[in-house]
Amino acid sequence: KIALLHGAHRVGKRTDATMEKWRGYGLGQFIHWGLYAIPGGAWNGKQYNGAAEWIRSWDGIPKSTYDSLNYSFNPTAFDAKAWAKTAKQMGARYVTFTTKHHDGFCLWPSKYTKYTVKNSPYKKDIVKAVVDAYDQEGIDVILYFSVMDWNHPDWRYDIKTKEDSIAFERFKKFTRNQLIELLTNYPTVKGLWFDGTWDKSWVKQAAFADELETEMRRLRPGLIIGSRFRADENGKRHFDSNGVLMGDYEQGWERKIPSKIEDVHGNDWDCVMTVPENQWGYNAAWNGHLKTGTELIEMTARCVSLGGNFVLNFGPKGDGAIRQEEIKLAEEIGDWMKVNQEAIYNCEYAGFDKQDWGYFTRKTGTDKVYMVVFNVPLSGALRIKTPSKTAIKKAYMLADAEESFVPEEISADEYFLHLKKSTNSKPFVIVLETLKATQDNGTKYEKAKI
Ligand SMILES: COc1ccc([C@@H]2N[C@@H](C)[C@@H](O)[C@H]2O)cc1
Repeated sequence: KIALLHGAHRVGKRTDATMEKWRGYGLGQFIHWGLYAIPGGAWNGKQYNGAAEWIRSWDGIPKSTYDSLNYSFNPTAFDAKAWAKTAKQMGARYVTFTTKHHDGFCLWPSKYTKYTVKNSPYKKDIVKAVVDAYDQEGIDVILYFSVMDWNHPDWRYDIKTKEDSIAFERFKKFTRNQLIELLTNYPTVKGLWFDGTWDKSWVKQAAFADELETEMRRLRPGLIIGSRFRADENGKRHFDSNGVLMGDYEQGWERKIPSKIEDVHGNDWDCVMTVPENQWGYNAAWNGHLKTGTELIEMTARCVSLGGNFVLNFGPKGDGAIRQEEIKLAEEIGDWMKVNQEAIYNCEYAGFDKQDWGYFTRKTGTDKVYMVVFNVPLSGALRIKTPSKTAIKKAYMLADAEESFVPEEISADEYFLHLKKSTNSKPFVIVLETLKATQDNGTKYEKAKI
């Protein structure tokens, strides 16, 4: 083990109630909204294909013209209550909202910079409107914050000169001020989702970031902070020099999902996902593959089956309205969740071998296991391999408990559930009530008599 002052301060998962609630969310919403939604991926009539929230950094975009977009920010269709209703009916249990993205424009009236919504035609505090609206819907709020700030004169990509270091000291103070301000203005938020923390300038701030994280946790006991906030004194990010996760959950799963339980190293994690291949902020011309509702439902089940949460991104338009494609996806996912949410909420890795037909989830703290089925085999037989000393007491459709199954034992701890010639066009869930052998008195494990 390497002696570290600013590595991980805890090994393994948090066990407090706030984190246990986070662990059980299952499905979340990400919202990327800011000045970049005004151009929506286009500039002077030319549509670009990069991620639209990065448009300021693209060649040919006059940065000062982009920066003055705050004078035309007036989202007349913005309605945080409508956003929160959409999220509620989709079944999202938390939302991660961009307070400030890399362009530095603050959607709250920060006292520490002029570059905020206060100095726009809109004027009002958007972060407050979002926090209040989602609180009212019972959806927990996590605030996204980009440390990298292209607008701030003291931001540096690296610290090379004395001048850099003097400027960056000012920037560190500014960053701390804004984070304390956010936690003070919006005391109900449950966590912070950091981004823009890969540049050398910030990676060199192990002690400062560690102390700031400690200060934020002291200000807001229970605050949830992911692994992307800080680096250890050797510049290691996410996992410290001893390979231990820093922060409360792994934030590395951006537009990708673990494929097996070993990939998550026993940590909490969430996957944040875009509908197109790579667009977070509004891009008017979505192109390439747009994920369908069924694909997104499968990603949700896959994340929960591996002990994580799935967070789907929405990129509202410059006027504040959510685009129709996203509304439709939210409705499709919501319709499925209304019937099947029991297999997603407060569920975790079930410990069953993965099968081709779909995913196992387990209701946390119980012996109730769910089979979330996406691929019905031509044989109509769903294979189950139970963990050792586990028997199946009952098996039935979640949507209709009358429709039950008698598992056919095909070998030791291996069964088939035979589906009726079903015309399922949507993913469905089968409930397995299981039984762990309570004691093995040295003889061969007696299959639980059912
Ligand atoms: C260097 O590559 C990236 C890719 C995406 C990001 C940002 N993280 C996502 C959550 C979005 O905010 C995207 O702009 C930052 C750097």
